[in-house]
Amino acid sequence: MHYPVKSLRLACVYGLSLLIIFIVPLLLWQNTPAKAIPQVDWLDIAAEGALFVLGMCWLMVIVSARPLGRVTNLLVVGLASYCLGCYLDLLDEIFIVKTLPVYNWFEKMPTPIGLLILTCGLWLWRDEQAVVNRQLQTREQFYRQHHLTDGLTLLNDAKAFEHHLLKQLAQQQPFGLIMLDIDYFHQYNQLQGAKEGDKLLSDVAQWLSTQLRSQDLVCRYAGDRFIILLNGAIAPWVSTMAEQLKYGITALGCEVSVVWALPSPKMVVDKLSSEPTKRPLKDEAQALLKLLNEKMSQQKLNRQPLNPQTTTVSAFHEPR
Ligand SMILES: Nc1nc2c(ncn2[C@@H]2O[C@H](COP(=O)(O)OP(=O)(O)OP(=O)(O)O)[C@@H](O)[C@H]2O)c(=O)[nH]1
Repeated sequence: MHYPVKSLRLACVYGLSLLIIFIVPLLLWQNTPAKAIPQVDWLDIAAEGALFVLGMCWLMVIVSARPLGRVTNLLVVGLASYCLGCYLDLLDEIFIVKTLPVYNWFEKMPTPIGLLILTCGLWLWRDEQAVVNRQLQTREQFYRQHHLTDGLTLLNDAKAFEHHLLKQLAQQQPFGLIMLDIDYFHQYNQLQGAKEGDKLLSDVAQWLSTQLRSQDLVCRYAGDRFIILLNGAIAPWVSTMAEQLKYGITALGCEVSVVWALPSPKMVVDKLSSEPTKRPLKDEAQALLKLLNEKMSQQKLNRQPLNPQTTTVSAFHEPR
C-alpha cells in the first residue's frame, strides 16, 4: 500500500539531489572563478566528497526502509540538510567562493541545522523503538504465558499452529501445508545422546525458518515433527517445496519423511447460519491435521525397514 508513496518520496529525494548537484555548480560557474589546478586540495575533495556520498547513501536507506511519519520526516530533512552542507563544502574546494558573502553564510548553515534536526529525529526514533520493543515483549510474553512457543526451538507449538490454521481458513485464501518428521530420531537420541538430539531439533528448526518466505510459518508440531503453512500456495509449488526441504535437510545429518496437503477451496463457513460459526472451521482444521498425520504414518510404514546392524551408518551421517 505504501509503495507508490515511497516511490514518490524516493523520486523527490533523487530529483532534489540532482537539482542541487547540477544547479549550484552552474550558478557558481557564472559568478565565481574556478580554482587553478595547483590550488586544489585533492585530499579535501576526496574527504568531503566521501562525506557527501555517504550522507546520500544514509538518506536513501532511511527513505526506502522507514515507514512514513514524523520521525522519518525529521531524519530525511536532517540528513538532506547535512548532505547539502557537505556538498557546498565540496564546491568550496573547487570554486573561489570567498568573494560571495552570501555563499559563505549559506555554506555554513545546512550542516549544523541538519545535524540538529537529525539528532531530534534520532531521539524520537529511540522513543519509537522503545514502544515497539514493549509491544514485542508483550506479544512474546503472551505467547510464553499461553504456552504457544516451544522452549527448545523457539518456534510456535502445535496449539499456536492450530490457532494460525483457523485464522488462515477463516480468510479463505489458498494455502499449503507441509509436515516433516525426522526419521529414526529415537535411535539418534540413543546413539548420540539427548543433548545432541536437542541440538539436531534446534538446527532443523532454524534451517527450516531460513528456507521460508516471511509470510509462511513453521511450527514444532510434536517431538521430532514440524509443520509448515505456506501462504497463497498452489499444488506444484507445495510439492516442489516439500521435495526441496526433504533433500536440503540431509545437509544437517538426518533424513526426514515429508507429506503435504492443500485444503480444498470450498467454503468452510456454515452457509445456513447467518454468522460464521467456529465449529466448521475447527472441524476443517482438525480434518487437515488428521489427514497429514495419517499420510505421515502411511509414509513411515512404507519405508525400508531399518537394519539394526547398519543403524549407525545409514540412518544418520555427518552434517555437510
Ligand atoms: N532430544 C530430544 N528428543 C525428543 C524430544 N521430544 C521428543 N523426543 C524423542 O523423539 C523420539 C520420537 O520417537 P518416534 O516418534 O518413535 O520417532 P522416530 O524414532 O523418529 O521414529 P520414526 O518417526 O518412525 O522414524 C522419542 O524417542 C522422544 O523421546 C526433545 O525435545 N529432545
